[in-house]
Amino acid sequence: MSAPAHPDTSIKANRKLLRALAGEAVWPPPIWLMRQAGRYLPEYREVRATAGGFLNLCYNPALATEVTLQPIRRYGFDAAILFSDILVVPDALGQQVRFLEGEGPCLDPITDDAGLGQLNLAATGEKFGRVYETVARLRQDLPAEVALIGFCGAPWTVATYMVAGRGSSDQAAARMFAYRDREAFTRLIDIVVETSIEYLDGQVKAGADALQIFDSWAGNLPDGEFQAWVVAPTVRIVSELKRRHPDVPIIGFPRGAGLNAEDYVLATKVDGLGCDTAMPLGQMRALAEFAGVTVQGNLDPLLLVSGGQALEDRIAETLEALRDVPAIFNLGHGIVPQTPPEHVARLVELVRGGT
Ligand SMILES: Cc1c2[nH]c(c1CCC(=O)O)Cc1[nH]c(c(CCC(=O)O)c1C)Cc1[nH]c(c(CCC(=O)O)c1C)Cc1[nH]c(c(C)c1CCC(=O)O)C2
Repeated sequence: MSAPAHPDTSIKANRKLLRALAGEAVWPPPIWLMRQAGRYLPEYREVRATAGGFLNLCYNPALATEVTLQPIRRYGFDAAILFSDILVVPDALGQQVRFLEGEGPCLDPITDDAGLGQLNLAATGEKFGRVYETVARLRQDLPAEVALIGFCGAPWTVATYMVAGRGSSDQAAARMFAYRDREAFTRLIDIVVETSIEYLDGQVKAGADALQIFDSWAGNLPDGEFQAWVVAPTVRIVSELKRRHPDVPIIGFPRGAGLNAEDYVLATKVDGLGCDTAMPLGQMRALAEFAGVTVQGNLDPLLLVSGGQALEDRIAETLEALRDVPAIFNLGHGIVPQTPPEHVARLVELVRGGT
């Protein structure tokens, strides 16, 4: 007698985001939004005002858990993303990060070997430990069907902040460093690669069931530099995480990669590709069909601010383009503070309607 067929009753099988990342064309597609916890929500601003600084919020497990859950309660997204920041990595390494009101992040720039000497992987435990505690609390508090995404910045993007010292689009400083002193810049990237591997490993052990690597400044690099600083370090992170945790899917977000996006997918073997606003929908579909990657994106965050018929039309057009391929509905970049919360509610309603 043959064994009865077992329906897949594992808890994870109910998480639509994980099914999509495993290659299933889930319909309607799962939805979450980059920066879904943030200043556009009044309940976030309230908690943020009591936290005493943005990084204090990131390092406070009770408050970070609360703000991660806020958009889940309000909209019922298919995934929660850990509330933290990509600059926790340099901060934990000892390059102190400050967030100045209205100005964004500020770091003492690392421009040479001496600056590199101050970074200390052994010192990251205390700060990373607080993030892991947030992850563990979240997995306890989240509804079973909601996936929990852990994340880090990609080495190139994190390095651009470490070298420029600020959060503008100034990746020129890192590019110059890389051209002038390739050896020292390689050491910087190596440090961030090693640290990111341990950091993501810790998040998975604490309960994250998918990971995203944010490479916000991957655009504008000449192809050799894209290969050296975006692709190669990401390959190292993805392959080591896959060795340690073969079942945890990884989404790469090489913003602005343009014509390099396909190479990025094939070389890094990410399960999901975060697509920016400039990626044509036809190209997203082609990547899902022919490169075997789950595509995620790519609604313009400013369209979510303006709303109205243009928003509704674009949502319909996006759904049409993603029908029958493995996809995750998201924005092409983070939600902006001016976004009316009711526009997000409408977006979720339309996507869940699947038309
Ligand atoms: C480049 C980058 C950073 N941080 C991040 C990136 C990559 C994605 C991207 O390109 O947007 C990633 C990030 N930052 C934040 C998250 C939390 C999870 C989420 O809801 O997506 C994530 C995943 C919270 C945050 N990180 C930050 C805020 C706003 C800070 C506040 O509340 O005052 C939030 C909610 C601050 C931050 N952090 C960073 C900048 C440039 C800024 C200032 C810009 C701004 O003020 O919006 C660095």
